[in-house]
Amino acid sequence: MDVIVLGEPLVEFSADRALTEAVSFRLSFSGDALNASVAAAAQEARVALVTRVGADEFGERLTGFAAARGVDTRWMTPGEGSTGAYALGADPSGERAFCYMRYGSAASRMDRGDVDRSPVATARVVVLGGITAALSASCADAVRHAAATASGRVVYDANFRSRLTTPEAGAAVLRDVAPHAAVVKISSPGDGEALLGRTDPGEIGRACLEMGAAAVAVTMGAGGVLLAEADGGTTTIPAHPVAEVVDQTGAGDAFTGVMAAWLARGESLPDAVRAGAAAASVNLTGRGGTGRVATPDEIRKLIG
Ligand SMILES: O=C(O)C(=O)C[C@H](O)[C@H](O)CO
Repeated sequence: MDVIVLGEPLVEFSADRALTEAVSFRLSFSGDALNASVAAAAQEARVALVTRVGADEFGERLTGFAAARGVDTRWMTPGEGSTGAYALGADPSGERAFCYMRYGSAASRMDRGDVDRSPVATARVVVLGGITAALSASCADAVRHAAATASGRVVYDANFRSRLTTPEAGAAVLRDVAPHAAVVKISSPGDGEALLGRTDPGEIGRACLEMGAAAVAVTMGAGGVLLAEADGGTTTIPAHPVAEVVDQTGAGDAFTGVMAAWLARGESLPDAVRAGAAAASVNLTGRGGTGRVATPDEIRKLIG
């Protein structure tokens, strides 16, 4: 397996109005782990999503969607609890808003056994994230266990979500996983401010390197990505201008998935980051987490 992603796929109900007013929703499929898996599979990587879904219709639909997008679903296990879902709405300011329906979900019941039953020990790259660790104590343990099992091959997406966890708990997972990470992806100012109390991208990068990460990709939205490597220098990789941003949901996950796919096939880290940044810019032109997924050709054209 090239890439294993551990985390929770979500049924997505999106509206183009505020969630306090919306009456009709479009059904789709998202969640950070599914978004990253689908983005990586579109790059022709062999990708598996390790998760649990409910033994219900939405669990079947999520599994079918992942399979149709080329994701290996052998470790998407139906289990107790319902399939996770979330509603995505637009605030009057144009900002997106999330409302989660995932507490006690099937995926939140994952534990280190799910890691041991899957090819985490042998996959080229293992994608883990702060959202997965925030789902429950057993998920946090599974993330730490997966990081130790795949030490040196981990892509860790910090992805702080205040509705799921506290800055202290998120920072504790980051500290434990960073020494195992080939690269930590962390946003500035969002994740950096919440987890490290820092907004300066250079300081955020240095703080993660001091924790033991081999490299850090600090994503800065339209400002591009600051890539800091423990045994190298610091480079800024520009973002690709997007004429009209439809929705930013899943752009960071597309970045993570494509970066992981490129690393798994032996590309250099700066090239993998360039490809990830290109995938994120394509994702911004579609609604929801998986509304617009970059093809290999699109990425090649964007990065020249
Ligand atoms: O916020 C989450 O936990 C989600 O997975 C929902 C979205 O798909 C995700 O945030 C997009 O990055």
